[in-house]
Amino acid sequence: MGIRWVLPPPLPPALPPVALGALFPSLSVSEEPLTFSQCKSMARGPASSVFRFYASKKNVSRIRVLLCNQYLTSFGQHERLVTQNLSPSPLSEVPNRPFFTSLVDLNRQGLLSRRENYLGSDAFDVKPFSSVVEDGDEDLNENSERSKVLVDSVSEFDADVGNAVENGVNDKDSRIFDEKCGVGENCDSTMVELEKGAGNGESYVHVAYRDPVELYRELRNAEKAAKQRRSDWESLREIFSLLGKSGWASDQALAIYIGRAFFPTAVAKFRNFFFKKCSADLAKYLVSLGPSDGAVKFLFPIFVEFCLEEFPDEIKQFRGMVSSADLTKPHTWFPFARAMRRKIIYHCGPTNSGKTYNALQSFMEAKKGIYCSPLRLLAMEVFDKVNALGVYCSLLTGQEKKFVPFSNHVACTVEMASTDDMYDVAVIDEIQMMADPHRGYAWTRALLGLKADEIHLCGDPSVLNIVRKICSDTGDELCEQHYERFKPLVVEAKTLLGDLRNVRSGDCVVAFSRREIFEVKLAIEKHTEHRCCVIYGALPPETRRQQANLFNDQDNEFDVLVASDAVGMGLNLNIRRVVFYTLSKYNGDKIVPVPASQVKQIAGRAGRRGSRYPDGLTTTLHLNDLDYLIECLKQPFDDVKKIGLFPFFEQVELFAGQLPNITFCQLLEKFGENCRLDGSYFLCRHDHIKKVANMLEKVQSLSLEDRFNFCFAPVNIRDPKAMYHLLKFASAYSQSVPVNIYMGMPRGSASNDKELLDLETKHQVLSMYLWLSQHFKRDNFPYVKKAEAMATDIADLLGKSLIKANWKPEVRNPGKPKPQQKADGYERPRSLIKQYEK
Ligand SMILES: Nc1ncnc2c1ncn2[C@@H]1O[C@H](COP(=O)(O)OP(=O)(O)OP(=O)(O)O)[C@@H](O)[C@H]1O
Repeated sequence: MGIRWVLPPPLPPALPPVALGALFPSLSVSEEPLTFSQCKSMARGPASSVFRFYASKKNVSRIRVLLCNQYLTSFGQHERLVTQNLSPSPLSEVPNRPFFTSLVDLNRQGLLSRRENYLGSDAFDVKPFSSVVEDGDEDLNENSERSKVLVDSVSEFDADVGNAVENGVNDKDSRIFDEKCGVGENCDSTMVELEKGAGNGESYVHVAYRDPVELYRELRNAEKAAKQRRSDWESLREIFSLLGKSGWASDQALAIYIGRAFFPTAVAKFRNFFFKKCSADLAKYLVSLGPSDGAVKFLFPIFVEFCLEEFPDEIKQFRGMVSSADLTKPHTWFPFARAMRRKIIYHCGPTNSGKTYNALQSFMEAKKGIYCSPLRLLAMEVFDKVNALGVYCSLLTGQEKKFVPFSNHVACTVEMASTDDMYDVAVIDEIQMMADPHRGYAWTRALLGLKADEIHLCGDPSVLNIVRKICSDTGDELCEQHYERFKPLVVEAKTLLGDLRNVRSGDCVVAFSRREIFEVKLAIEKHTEHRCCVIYGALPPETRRQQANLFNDQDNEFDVLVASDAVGMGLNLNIRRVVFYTLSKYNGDKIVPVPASQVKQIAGRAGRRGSRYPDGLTTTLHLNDLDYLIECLKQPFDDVKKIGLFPFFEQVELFAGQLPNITFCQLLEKFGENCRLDGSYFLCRHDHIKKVANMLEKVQSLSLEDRFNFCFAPVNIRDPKAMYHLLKFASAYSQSVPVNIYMGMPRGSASNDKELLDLETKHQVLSMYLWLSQHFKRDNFPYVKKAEAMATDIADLLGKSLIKANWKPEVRNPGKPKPQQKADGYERPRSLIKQYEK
C-alpha cells in the first residue's frame, strides 16, 4: 500500500476564503509524492484551513503532508468538535464537502513512519502523525529544529502561510512564519499547527492533531498528571482496558515486535505511565472520544513510542524469536531442488479416472523412481504390483524397510521420501493431502524438495491453483493432464429406506466410527444371509488387505464390506455400490457433516475399471441423507488456498535457542504462536505432538532432538495403554539401555470386542516399536525381529477374529453421542445430517 498524497486544486490567487471550501470536492489524490515547491505552495496557498507538514531538506520526496479541513462534519466525533469550536464560522454557508474520503484515505494509507523497528508498518492503520521520516533518514524530532506558528483562526492561518496580503493579514506574521519555519530550501522541517478554538472552552481538541512522538515526549517529561475528575479517570480506565483487549492493537503491535503474550503487560505499563503523567488536554480529549476504536487508534502511536523506549530488551528478544520461527518462503529451503529444472506433471481428476495408473507407467519406465504414498497400505500395494510386473522395487515405510536387490525404485510413505537422493521420476499420490490439517506438511515437503527430473502428482483439482503458484515460485515447469471418471457415478434415489436388510452383494456400507462398523456388521449378519468384511483405520494394513481380498474373492460368502473412511484410499476393491450409513461424523469435538470432498472420494470407490462392477452406484441408508449426498457429489472441488507446513528439527532447535528455559511442549506452543508464514501456507496442527511432548516431560534426559523425534512416533493418544508403552520406550532409550517390548503375545484370536481392542492396541505398540527402531539408532532397539514376528502374528489373529466377530462393540469413547436404539434388534441412527441442520 503506497502513500497517497493529497494535492489541492489549482486556485486563483485572489480567491476569497469563503469560496475555497466549495473547491474541496475537486481535490485530486495523487500517487506521486509532492515536490518541495508544491508543499511550499500549499503552505502558502489558501486552500486549506490547517496544514501540517514535515519536511526534510535531505529528501523532498519524503515530505508528508496532512491536509485537514475544519469544516468536516462527518469525520468522527473529534472533527465535529473542531467544527463546533470554530464559531462563529465565517463559512457557515459553505456546504459540507466530501473531503472526508480523501482525508480518511490519507489517514489510512500509511503515512506512518518507518523507522527501523517499524518493520511491517504498512499494515498500520493508525493515526499517521508519527513524525519520523522514512527509511532511516535523520529523525526530524531528534535532530532538527522545528518551528511552530499558532494562529487563531482559519482565515488568519491561510493569510499567514500564503495569502497574507489578499486576506488582509499583516505582513509581520507572515515574516515570523517564514523566519521561524524557514520555508525555503534550507528549512530543516516545517510544522504549522492550529490551536483550534483556543479560549472557547474546548481547547483540548488540538490534541487530535498533535504528533504522537511529541505527545509522548511531553508525557515523559511531565512531572505529574493533571488533576482529573473521578468520572474522567473512570473513562480513561475504560479506554485503556479497551486498548488492552483490542485485537487490532495487538496485531499492529506485532509490527514493532511486541508479542501477543507481552502486549497486555505493555499496555498495563503504558497505562500506569500515562496516568502518572497525562495533561489535562490529553485526558479531556480522550474522555471526549470515550472508550471507542477512535480512542484506541489515537493512543496507539503514543503507545508505540512508549514501547520502543521502554521495552528494547523485550522487543529484541521477540524479534529474535520471530526471525528464528520464520517459515516464510519454504521453497528456498531446498536449494538443490531449486537448482534443478524439474518438470511437474499434474494428473488431475476424480477417483477412478486412471491418474495413478498413468503416473505409475512413467515410474516403472524410469531408470530410477520413487513413489510417495499417503498410506503404508498403498505403498505395499505398489511395491507388490511393480515387482510383480518385473520392475525391482524396494519398500520403505516408517515401520519397515524391504530392500530388493538390484532395485532402483522405491515405494515409500510420503513422510519417508528422501530429499537427498536423485530420481528420474517421482510420483506423489493424493497430492490434495497437502491441505490435510495434520499431515499436509509431508506432501508440501515432497513437492518442494524432491530431487527428480519429473514429478507426477496425482490428485483431485482442489490444489491445482496452489500447485500452479508453487511452480511459479520454484520455477518448475508445470504440465497439466486432466481426467474424467471412466464411468459416471450413479446415485440410487431409492436408498436403503433406513433398513439394512436391503443391502445387496457387492455393497460397501460406510460408517464413521468403529462402534458403528461393528453394529452394522452385526445387524447385517443377523438379519440377512450376507457376511461382512470390515476395514477401519485402527487395523494393521496387512489385516485390511486380507479383508479386502476376502471381499474381492467371489468364491466365499463375504460379499458385503463395512468400512470407515479408511476405504477411501489405497485399496483396489470390487464395490458395486457405496451405501452411506450416515453422512455425519464425530470430529473429536462434535458431530459434523462429512466434508463433500471426502464424500466424493469414498463414493468414488464404487465401480472400478476392470473390476466385476465397472459401473459405480452410491446411495444412503436413510432417505433423509440423500439430498446431502447429491449436493456433495454435485459440488465442485474446493479451491484450496493454503497448504500445510511444519518446521524441521533444525528450525525448532534454532527457535529453542531463544527460549532456553521452557518445556518442549511450551516451545512448540510458542513456535505456533510466533512463527511467520506466507499466505499460501498454514502450520499443521500438532495437538497430538504436544500431548506426547507433555507426557515425555517425565523423561528427564532426552535430548531436544530425541524428544522431537519421539513426538512423531505413531501412537494413538487416546489409548492410555499405547501411551504408557511409548513412555516406557522413551525412558529406556534415555537411560541408554536396550529398549524392550514389555508385552506378551495373546493366546489366540479375540472372542469379544474387548479382546479385539486389545489385539489392535498390541499391534499398534509393536508398530510403534518398529517405527522407533527406524528413526533412532538401531542398536537401542534390538528386538526388531521379535516385534516383526509378533506384529505378523497379531495381524493374522486380527483377521481371524474379524471373520467370526459377531459381538456388540465396546464403547472406546463413552463421550460420543449414541444412536437411537430400535426395538427390532439393531441400533440405527437417526439421520444425523438432519439433526445437525436442525
Ligand atoms: N489404461 C488403463 N488400462 C487398464 N487399466 C487401467 C487403465 N487406467 C486405469 N486402469 C485401472 O482403473 C482403475 C482405476 O485407476 P487408477 O487407480 O489409476 O485411478 P485413479 O484416478 O488414480 O483413482 P483413485 O484416485 O481412486 O486412486 C485401476 O484399477 C487401474 O488399474
